[in-house]
Amino acid sequence: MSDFFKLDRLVMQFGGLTAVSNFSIEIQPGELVGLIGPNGAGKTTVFNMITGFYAPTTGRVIWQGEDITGLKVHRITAKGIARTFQNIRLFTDMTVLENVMVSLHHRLRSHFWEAMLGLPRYLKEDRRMIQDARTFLEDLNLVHLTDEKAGALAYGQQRRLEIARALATHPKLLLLDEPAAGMNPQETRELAKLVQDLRSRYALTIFLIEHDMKFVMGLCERIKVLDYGVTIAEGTPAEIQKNPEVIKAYLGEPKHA
Ligand SMILES: Nc1ncnc2c1ncn2[C@@H]1O[C@H](COP(=O)(O)OP(=O)(O)OP(=O)(O)O)[C@@H](O)[C@H]1O
Repeated sequence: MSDFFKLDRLVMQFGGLTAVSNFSIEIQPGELVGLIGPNGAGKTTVFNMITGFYAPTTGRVIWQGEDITGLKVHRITAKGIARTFQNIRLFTDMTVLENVMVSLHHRLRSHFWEAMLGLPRYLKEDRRMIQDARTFLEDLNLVHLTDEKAGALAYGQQRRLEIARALATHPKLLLLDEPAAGMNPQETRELAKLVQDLRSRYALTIFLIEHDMKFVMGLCERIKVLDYGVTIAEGTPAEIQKNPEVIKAYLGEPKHA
């Protein structure tokens, strides 16, 4: 059993509502795993528990052998877990480059006063950061938009900028929350290729939520299915597609009929 990344019986309750019930999974380095399920199934809540946005009611998040359950968001980011959001969260009035720079900034070693005084170490780090940020933008096919305001970008470009920002924190595990939402079929196909390329270029492990079944089935090696907070299936895309419980959940048949 590996302790690279393990969710052990996670439970999240909001008042009387159990949003996620006994969610467990192990993901190996380099794997690309999908999390699917109808609206409100608890998928984003799982991501929120991994990344410190919610402290689980019970259960554990194990990352590289360490119990990181309930740590603060910035500490989890610093340990190499990054995410994107279902509702895009960019600094819309800042440029594309500045958005990536903000993510890189936590790695900057020089002090605030060095920056204020424009001391050499700061200036050197600043130049290096701009170069690094441009590299991420090149990887996400956004470098031609470097000086545009993030808010002026097309939807698909904003989604890619979110991924660039996540990569700028130098993660080992990348969580993507509906990366293809709002994209047209052509953009979605390009995104699938991009995700594969990024996985190998940055040696990433990827866990993603997505409603676009073609995208998930074509990209993920393994898929987990949630319905009303409960895991109803886990398997390869081929297994999931013919699983009767999954078909029932997606066709919206009354659960207790
Ligand atoms: N902070 C919160 N307080 C109360 N209830 C919450 C909170 N966050 C999520 N929920 C509830 O938990 C359940 C699961 O929500 P979640 O957003 O995780 O589902 P999801 O599978 O990501 O859905 P979607 O596909 O629509 O994004 C929902 O009933 C939601 O209303």
